[in-house]
Amino acid sequence: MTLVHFTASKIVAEQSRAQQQSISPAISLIIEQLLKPLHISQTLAEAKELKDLMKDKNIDENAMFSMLKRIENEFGMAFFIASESSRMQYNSNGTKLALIENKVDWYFRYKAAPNDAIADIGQWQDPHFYIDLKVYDEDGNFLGFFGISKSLDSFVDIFAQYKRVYGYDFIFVDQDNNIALSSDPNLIVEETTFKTLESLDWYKSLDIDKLPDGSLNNLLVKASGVDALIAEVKVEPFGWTMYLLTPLQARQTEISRSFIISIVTLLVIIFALFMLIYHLLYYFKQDMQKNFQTDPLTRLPNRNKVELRYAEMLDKGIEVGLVLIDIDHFKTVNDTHGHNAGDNVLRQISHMLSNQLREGDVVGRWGGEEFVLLLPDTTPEQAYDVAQKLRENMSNMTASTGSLALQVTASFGVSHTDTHRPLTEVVGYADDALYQAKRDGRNIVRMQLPK
Ligand SMILES: Nc1nc2c(ncn2[C@@H]2O[C@H](COP(=O)(O)OP(=O)(O)OP(=O)(O)O)[C@@H](O)[C@H]2O)c(=O)[nH]1
Repeated sequence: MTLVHFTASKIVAEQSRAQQQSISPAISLIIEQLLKPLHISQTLAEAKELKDLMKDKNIDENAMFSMLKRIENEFGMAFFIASESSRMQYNSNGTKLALIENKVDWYFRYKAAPNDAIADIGQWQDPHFYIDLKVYDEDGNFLGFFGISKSLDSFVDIFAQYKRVYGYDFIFVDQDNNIALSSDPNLIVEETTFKTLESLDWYKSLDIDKLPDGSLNNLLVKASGVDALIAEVKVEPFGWTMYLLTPLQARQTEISRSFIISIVTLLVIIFALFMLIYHLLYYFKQDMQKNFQTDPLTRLPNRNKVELRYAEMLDKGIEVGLVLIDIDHFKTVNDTHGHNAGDNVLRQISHMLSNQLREGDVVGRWGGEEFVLLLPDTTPEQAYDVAQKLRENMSNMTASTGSLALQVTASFGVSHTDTHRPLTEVVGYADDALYQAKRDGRNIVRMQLPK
């Protein structure tokens, strides 16, 4: 469940990110290429210097040109003034054009239009995007137009760059659905004829009447043979609309990639968790097993472990010498010096026994003050000798506890097996021998072999 939820949230987040990613650069493009020039020209159109020049009955053309040149240099855009008084258009590149009725259509059409700001495509030999702003004097008398012009070619270049980087197409249409600007050079105005939104195949394929609010936002269309998602953005100041067509494949690939990354990440996390739990359990089990098979006081193998080791030796088919060791009068040690002193003695004897034996021999705590030795590949005689040597060592050692140095001895019972006998049987013979050693006076080795 968590996995599904995590993956689904990731996809939704990724989809929103992709949507955002395609819209954000388009918004910056509108701001940078259309709204910024509009705001600059609107501010300049209110300048007193401009109004004074345009108000003059005898237009000072030199002053006009020098002002236009100056602002062109300052803002990096081409400006123009269309003067009502001289019926002449002055361009910042130093050219001028007579505004003659029936010849220069736009001037008279827009002068009669009710709105004060118009975005337009014109000059058919070399199409330009224009922002035309009406200029009035303080008394509201019409003085002409001021505005900017941008070559459509420059837009095509900028759109091509956006398309290269983000992979989508732009189409800007005016109120009449005439395509004013587009990233597709084939859709840009030719001669004086605009292409319209209605002439585009993908638009024709839509059932416009059935759209809830007439908006094309989030519709899927097939444009130039590719599935594309439409985003619709209104460019209010011009009454234009921008359509952004994002090829779906690129987004699908991006979403699929993110999906795969999520799944792989999850699998890695699950695998890592599994490994962690597995290792923890393994070490826990090892530790438990070790504790389970170790005598806590002496850290020697306990009876369970000794039984396992005995079974291993028998499986190898080897003869085994077995020695039971019982400390003599240990009760007296406890009774005289205390239980802790007794524990210390047990630990030191364990230590001595472990140090004396060969690698492969086993020394274990059989119980109480009793120890057991398993001596693999050892004849009865050899086992007897080992027991004698240990008995001597023990009687010579002093076990220290606190400030005391205690002398202890032990009795030894030796046995042996060269066949598959149960441990209890072999221990039984050794126990009998040990009992004999105790009876014979202690600090003695006795041996009893299976019949
Ligand atoms: N301190 C200590 N004493 C233990 C431990 N296990 C057993 N003992 C003691 O070892 C003593 C064994 O006493 P007995 O079985 O009477 O034998 P013994 O005194 O050694 O006499 P013999 O074996 O006959 O020489 C008892 O007092 C037990 O309490 C232990 O882990 N620590």
